[in-house]
Amino acid sequence: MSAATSDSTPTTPTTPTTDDDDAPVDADPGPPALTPASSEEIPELREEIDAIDAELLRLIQRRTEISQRIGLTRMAAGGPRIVYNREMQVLARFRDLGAEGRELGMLLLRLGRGRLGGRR
Ligand SMILES: O=C(O)C(=O)C[C@]1(C(=O)O)C=C[C@@H](O)C=C1
Repeated sequence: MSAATSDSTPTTPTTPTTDDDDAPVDADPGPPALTPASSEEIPELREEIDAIDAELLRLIQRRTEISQRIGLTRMAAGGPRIVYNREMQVLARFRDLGAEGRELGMLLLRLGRGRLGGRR
């Protein structure tokens, strides 16, 4: 019996796909591999770190102010000091940074709670 006979049921051709490899097409390639800096680059890289730290400080101060204002508003209305599910959302953002990311998120939340938090 031959599949090439004229009365055989035609088979549906397999549509070629480009994404049937083992690796998913949208696989996260992860962080780029780090290469060491040359000693000549270090002063410039440190300048960049200094600028980043200054910006982080400004943003953290702004975040703290906003968070404390929200807390004051909530507590003035007789609400809770802490909104647990909101804090879980905040901490989830830092998950990519691992255990230290969680600590960083916790520190931001503690700053925001300020004296309202009572555990400082
Ligand atoms: O989003 C709020 O409701 C806040 O009070 C801000 C904030 C925060 O710093 O992100 C602070 C305390 C709450 O427990 C939850 C979140």
